[in-house]
Amino acid sequence: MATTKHLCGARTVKTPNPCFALSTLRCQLWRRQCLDFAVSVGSVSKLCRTVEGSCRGRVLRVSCLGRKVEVIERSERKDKERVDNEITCVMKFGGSSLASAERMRDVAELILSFPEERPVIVLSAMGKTTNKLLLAGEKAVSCGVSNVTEINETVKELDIESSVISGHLEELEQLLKGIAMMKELTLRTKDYLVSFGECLSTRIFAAYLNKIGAKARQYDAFDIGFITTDDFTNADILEATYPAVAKRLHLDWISDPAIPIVTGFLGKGWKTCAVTTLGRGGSDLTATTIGKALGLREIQVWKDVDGVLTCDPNIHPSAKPVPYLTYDEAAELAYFGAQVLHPQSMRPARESDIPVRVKNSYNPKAPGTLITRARDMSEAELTSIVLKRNVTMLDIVSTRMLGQFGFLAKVFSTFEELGISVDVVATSEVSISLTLDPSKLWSRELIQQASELDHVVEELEKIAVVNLLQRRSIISLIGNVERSSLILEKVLLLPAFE
Ligand SMILES: Nc1ncnc2c1ncn2[C@@H]1O[C@H](COP(=O)(O)OP(=O)(O)O)[C@@H](O)[C@H]1O
Ligand SMILES: N[C@@H](CC(=O)OP(=O)(O)O)C(=O)O
Repeated sequence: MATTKHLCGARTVKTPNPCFALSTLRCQLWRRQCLDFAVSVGSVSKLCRTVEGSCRGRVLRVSCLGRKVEVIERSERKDKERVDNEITCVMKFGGSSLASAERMRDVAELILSFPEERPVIVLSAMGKTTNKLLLAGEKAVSCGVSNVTEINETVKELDIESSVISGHLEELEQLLKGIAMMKELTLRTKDYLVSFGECLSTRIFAAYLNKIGAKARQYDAFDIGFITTDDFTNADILEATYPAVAKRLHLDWISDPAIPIVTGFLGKGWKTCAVTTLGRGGSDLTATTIGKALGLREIQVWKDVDGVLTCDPNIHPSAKPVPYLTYDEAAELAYFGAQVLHPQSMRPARESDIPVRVKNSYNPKAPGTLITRARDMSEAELTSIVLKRNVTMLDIVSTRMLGQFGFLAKVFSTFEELGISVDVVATSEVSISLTLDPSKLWSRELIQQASELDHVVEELEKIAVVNLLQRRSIISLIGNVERSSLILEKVLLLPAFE
C-alpha cells in the first residue's frame, strides 16, 4: 500500500479563486525545485480537479477543491500509479549499436517493439565517428582538410531528406578549414568538432523515426540545460542540469508528445557557453542524468555485448555476462578500466535509486545486467576482472628516518596543490607507491602532461627518492569484499602465479 504524507508548507492554499491558488502553488513548487511538476500543474490549471505526477522520483498528487489546493506526496512509487502518458524510461544506444543505416533501422524497430514504454532516447555518434572526427581535426592541422562523406551515405540509405543534416555538414567543413588555417586544435575546438557526431546521428535518427510514422523530436543536450564545468574533453555535469533538463523535456512532452532523441556526450560550459564533452563514452552519463532529472522507472544502456561481462571479451572471448551488480560494483568496474560503462555514469542513478539495465541491441532477448543499490551477496565471490592500461606509477621513498611524522601528508598535499588525481595507493611507513588517474591526465595536452609530471617529481624529490614508471597496467578484481582473503588465496594459488 502506498502511504501518503502532506508536503509541508504547501498543504492548503486558501485564495480567492482556484486559478490564483494554482499559481501560488506553482510558485511554491518552483521554489522547491519541483520544476517539472509545477509545469504539469500549470497545464491542468483550468480543469481544477486532481492531478498526479512524478517529480524528481517523488509522486505528487494535487487536488483542487474550490478555493483549496492540497498537495500530497505519495512516498511509495508504484508503476501502476504512474500517470498515463508519462515518460517511463531512458534508452541509450552507443556507437556500437548505430554503426550503419541498417543498424539505425534495427534500433528504431527495437524501440518500437516496446509499445508499453514511452522512452527518452539518448544516442552517441554512429560507429567510430568520434575517432574519425578527431583524426580529421589532426589531419587538418598537419595537411589540410579531409572529407567526412560516410554520413551522406547513411542519409541516402535511410531515404531521408539531405537538408536534415546539410547545414551541419557545411558547418563542419568550415570548422575543418578554420583548423587547417590556424594549424591549431585546442581542447575547446576538439569538443566542438566531435559534437558533430552526436548532432548528426540524432538528427538522422529522429528524421527516420518521423519518416516511418513514429513522432520524434531531436534535442541537442547543450540547448536543453546540460550545464557543465568548462573542463573541455572531460567536463563534469553541474546540479543546475537536473531541473533545467526536466523542465524542458517535460514541458515539450505534455504540450506535444513526441519521442525525445537527445545527443549523448555533450554539454555547455557554464562560463564559456561553449560545447563541452563528458569524456569518452560519456553518453552513458547523459542517460543516467536524464533518468535522475525525470525520476524515471528505469535507465537502459544498449551495447553490443550481453551486459557487463566477467572480463573484457577482447582479452578473453569466453567472458560471461554478470546478471546483477550494485551501483558501487559497476562504478568500480568502470573506474578501473571496463570500457562498457562511463566511470561517472552510476552516480546519478545511485543518487536517485533508479535501476540501470545493460542490454545487447544485437541480442535483445538476452537478460543483460541489472544494476541496483543492493543485491544478494550470499553466493558472491569474484564478479569481474578488469584491466586498466597506460597507467603512470610513482614509487616514493622517504629520505627521512623511520618514525618521522608528516611524510604521507606532505606527499598528498603535493598532489592536491598540483590538482592531480591519485588512483591506487600502497603504503609502508617510509615509502608509498601510487598510480595517477589516466583519464584526468589524458584530458590535458601531452606537452602539459609531461611538464606536470616533471613538476610533481621535482616537488616530491624535496622529501623523497622518486621513481617514475610509465605505461604500466592495473589488474583489479571486483568481488565481495567480505571474501577478499578467499579470493586472493585462489588468485595467488593459480598456476600462472606459482
Ligand atoms: N567487462 C566488460 N563487459 C562488457 N564489455 C566490455 C567489458 N570490458 C570491455 N568491454 C567492451 O566494451 C564494449 C561496449 O562498450 P562501448 O563500446 O562503450 O559501447 P557503446 O559504444 O555501445 O556505448 C564491448 O564491445 C566490449 O568489447
Ligand atoms: N561518441 C562518444 C560518446 C559515447 O558515449 O560513445 P559510445 O556510447 O559509443 O561509447 C565517444 O565515442 O566517446
